[in-house]
Amino acid sequence: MTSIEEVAAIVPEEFDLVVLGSGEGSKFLAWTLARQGQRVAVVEHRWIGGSCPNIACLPSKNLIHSAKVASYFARAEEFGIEIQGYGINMARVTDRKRSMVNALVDIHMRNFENSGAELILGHGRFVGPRTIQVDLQTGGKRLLRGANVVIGTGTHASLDMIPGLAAVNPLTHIEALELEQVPPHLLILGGGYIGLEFAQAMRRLGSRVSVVDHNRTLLHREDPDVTSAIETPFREEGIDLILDAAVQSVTGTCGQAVKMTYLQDDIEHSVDGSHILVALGRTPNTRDIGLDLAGVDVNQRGYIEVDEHLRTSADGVWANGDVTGGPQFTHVAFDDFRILRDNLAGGKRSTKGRQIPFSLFTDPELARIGLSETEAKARGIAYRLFKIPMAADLRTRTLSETRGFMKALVGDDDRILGFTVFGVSGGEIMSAVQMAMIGNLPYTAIRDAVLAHPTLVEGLVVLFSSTPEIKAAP
Ligand SMILES: Cc1cc2nc3c(=O)[nH]c(=O)nc-3n(C[C@H](O)[C@H](O)[C@H](O)COP(=O)(O)OP(=O)(O)OC[C@H]3O[C@@H](n4cnc5c(N)ncnc54)[C@H](O)[C@@H]3O)c2cc1C
Ligand SMILES: NC(=O)c1ccc[n+]([C@@H]2O[C@H](COP(=O)([O-])OP(=O)(O)OC[C@H]3O[C@@H](n4cnc5c(N)ncnc54)[C@H](O)[C@@H]3O)[C@@H](O)[C@H]2O)c1
Repeated sequence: MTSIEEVAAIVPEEFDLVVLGSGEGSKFLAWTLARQGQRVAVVEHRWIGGSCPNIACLPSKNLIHSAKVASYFARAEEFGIEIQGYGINMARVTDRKRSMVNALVDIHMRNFENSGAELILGHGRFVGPRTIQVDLQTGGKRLLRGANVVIGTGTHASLDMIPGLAAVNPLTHIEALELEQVPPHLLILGGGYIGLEFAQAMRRLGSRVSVVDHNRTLLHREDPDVTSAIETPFREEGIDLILDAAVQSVTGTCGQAVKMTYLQDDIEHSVDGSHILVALGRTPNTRDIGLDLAGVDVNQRGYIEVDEHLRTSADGVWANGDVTGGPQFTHVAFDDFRILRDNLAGGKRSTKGRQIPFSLFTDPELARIGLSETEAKARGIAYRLFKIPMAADLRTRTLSETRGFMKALVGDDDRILGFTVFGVSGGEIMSAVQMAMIGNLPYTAIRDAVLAHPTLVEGLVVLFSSTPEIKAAP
């Protein structure tokens, strides 16, 4: 490793913008400013374009879709299709994912070339204010100084302090997306976003799956009707849900045999599996990147402290995406890009008040924009509750996908305060409501619209034509 004295002797290369990490917000910022003629460098040590296209959103949804196709094969008879059995070729499933990822990386490489932003492959860390040293993948070092520097180093899977967990060498989402064989029995530690999406996909591809979570319900922050509804398809598909479990230890070797011991109501139990996947939340990539040398403060959890304009504590240093400790979604990181683009040009764009939707890609999907009932009650907000089963949306019957419900909270002024859907293509339906909310439309505009029949979004007419329940402020 180069000493601080040796680094100080190298004259830094000057850039208008240096970006650490090539994730969602970072890459769009780099391409945009480089196209405007600025001198821009992006330092990336592993995933060109960040987690989303390589190891997170897009590859996981690719896997989930293969699993959906498998679920149709399992249901072939129901649709009147006669098949002579079917098999899963996990290596081919993973190959399809790899082809998609490779094509996405090629697109990223072209964007770097065409925009003029320089992509520097290597590990970067601060060695002084606005100054980053890169240990190049090809060997050697470069020293870069930016008039502005943006940090977007993202997060990695948390291992937690569970005795024995690290020693069994568990899968994270990265390895789980590279499997070439279906795990005979996959234990999943954590029943949040990653745990649930993988649980259902791997079950449909043929694994026995057990999900272990320390909360009493899955997705415990959601409304009770949501948390209880989401368990049903999991249990129906034969996934073991081990909830309210205090994990004590993990032993064995992932890929061969693992055993997890846990307490439920103070009684010790254990579950055996062949593999274990950790999905316990995320840890920020802020250790050992010299943030102290750059004057960048982190909070107790290690996330970079930023103000509403995405400024860090150091002059000329900004941060974006997961590493800032905000909601960890690609669409949030993309909005961070827009904020940074405008603020680096002298603007005052803020993260405050932005409405963040989510869509969980289980089947059925769970999606929400705006207030849940739990949040409305906690904030003392009165609302009218419109709620229908998905079966009332006639398109679901043509698809034989009638599970779930949708509900909307509407305020005194007829504006939509929140919308939750647990149903087929829920994310797409939620986005339609989100657009109405962005346009500040009253719910009656959707109720009275002529929407094409039979589309899933047409179900919103049914929803808003139903009789609401009045929920007074507590
Ligand atoms: C399995 C999974 C599925 C997900 N699915 C969804 C989804 O469906 N929808 C959604 O909105 N979100 C999803 N997310 C969350 C989403 O992936 C993140 O919110 C998003 O990728 C964050 O972008 P980022 O730029 O902050 O970080 P990242 O995309 O992680 O980018 C950080 C980059 O910095 C690089 N880096 C880190 N340290 C250094 C260093 N010192 N030197 C050089 N390079 C460095 C990393 O290699 C990485 O490429 C998912 C996450 C996971 C794990
Ligand atoms: N569709 C999407 O948008 C999508 C998909 C995947 C991931 N993501 C993003 O990635 C983030 C990380 O996902 P994740 O699933 O790792 O985290 P998460 O926070 O969604 O879920 C973690 C789960 O682990 C449980 N848990 C934590 N510690 C535990 C312990 N010691 N024992 C038992 N259970 C424990 C929690 O109760 C929680 O249910 C998400 O918060 C989300 O922002 C988004």
